[in-house]
Amino acid sequence: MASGYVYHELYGWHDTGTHARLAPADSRRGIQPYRHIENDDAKRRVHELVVATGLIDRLTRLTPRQATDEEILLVHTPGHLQRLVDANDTGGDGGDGGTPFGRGSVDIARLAAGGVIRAVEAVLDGEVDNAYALVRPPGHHAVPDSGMGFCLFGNIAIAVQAARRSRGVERVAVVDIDVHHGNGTQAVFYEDPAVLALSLHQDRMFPSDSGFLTERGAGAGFGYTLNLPLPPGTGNGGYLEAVRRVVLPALHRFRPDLVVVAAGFDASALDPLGRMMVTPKGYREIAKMVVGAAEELCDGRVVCAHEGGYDPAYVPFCANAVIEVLAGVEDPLDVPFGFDDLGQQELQPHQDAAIAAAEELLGDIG
Ligand SMILES: O=C(CCC1CCCC1)NO
Ligand SMILES: [Zn+2]
Repeated sequence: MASGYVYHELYGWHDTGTHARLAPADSRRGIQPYRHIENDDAKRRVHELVVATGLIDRLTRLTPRQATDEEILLVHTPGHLQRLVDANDTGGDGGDGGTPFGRGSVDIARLAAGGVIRAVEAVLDGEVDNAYALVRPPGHHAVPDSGMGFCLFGNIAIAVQAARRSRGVERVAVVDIDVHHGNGTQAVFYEDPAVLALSLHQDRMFPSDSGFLTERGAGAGFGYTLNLPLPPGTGNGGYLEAVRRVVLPALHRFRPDLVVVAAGFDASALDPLGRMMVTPKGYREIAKMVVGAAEELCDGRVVCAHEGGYDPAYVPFCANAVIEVLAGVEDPLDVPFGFDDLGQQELQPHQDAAIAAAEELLGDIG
């Protein structure tokens, strides 16, 4: 099993400064400046754990490149790209007032999108069987004409469109397990039956006005967007049931040539921006199920692109668990604090109902 791994030190240099949205510093109102929650800590520490445990030696290092203007314009409007390029020397905001970036961050955002492109192309070319792209800034909220939710470019959407053009890949399934709705990916492929956009997320967390069951795609793409909003407090039991009863059947019906996972870890039990309870063991089981389906359907071609996840102590163990599954590690790292015994980790009736509602929608995937 050859597993690709994308990481670059520059991902840690994307400067998000102090928080522009959750805690706008204002000494007159007693609001101290606080570091932007989407900072390098959690993601850099994922890499450091992968290196320190020796897992890195079982991975094939893939060097990212910057996404070109042409590749970015497969998803984004010229106006969005130009606005970011113009602000690259000064720093600015991605477009929603809550996505600050520093000098040179647009180059790093190109490297993030390019890192996912590199991972996808390596998998499609058979250079590796699967891959993990530990990129930053994240991408799944970025829409064609704007950055959003800490995302500057739609990393996964750009990589999918670039691969369809360069490698002729036909059917791609995107499975978004970030706790927030993958609205950007959904927007890009909403009318496209060749891309199945699945998103499991906390109901009305962010964006609070998207990610509903009723958002199912449009035109030829109807049925190929499938949202599963889950109630706050959903833990391993609810997530594993959602994957088993919705994600896996959807993949088997869709029969993708490639599976891309929007690997956000803010559904974890310790995340400051989510209210879920998934643990490293839960993420390991999710990864096993998705990788298992990919092995049955598309020779195991899976690419994980890192998205959100903010607790710097816990995210490394969550992401490491997924990377271990990709690499076929038989003796996984024993996590010192798992929270697997939290009350109501098992499936709850109201979570079961949410899953059942999404199950009803599988019939339109054909
Ligand atoms: O992790 C994220 C970022 C969510 C935040 C964006 C603004 C408030 C919540 N998206 O997946
Ligand atoms: Zn998120």
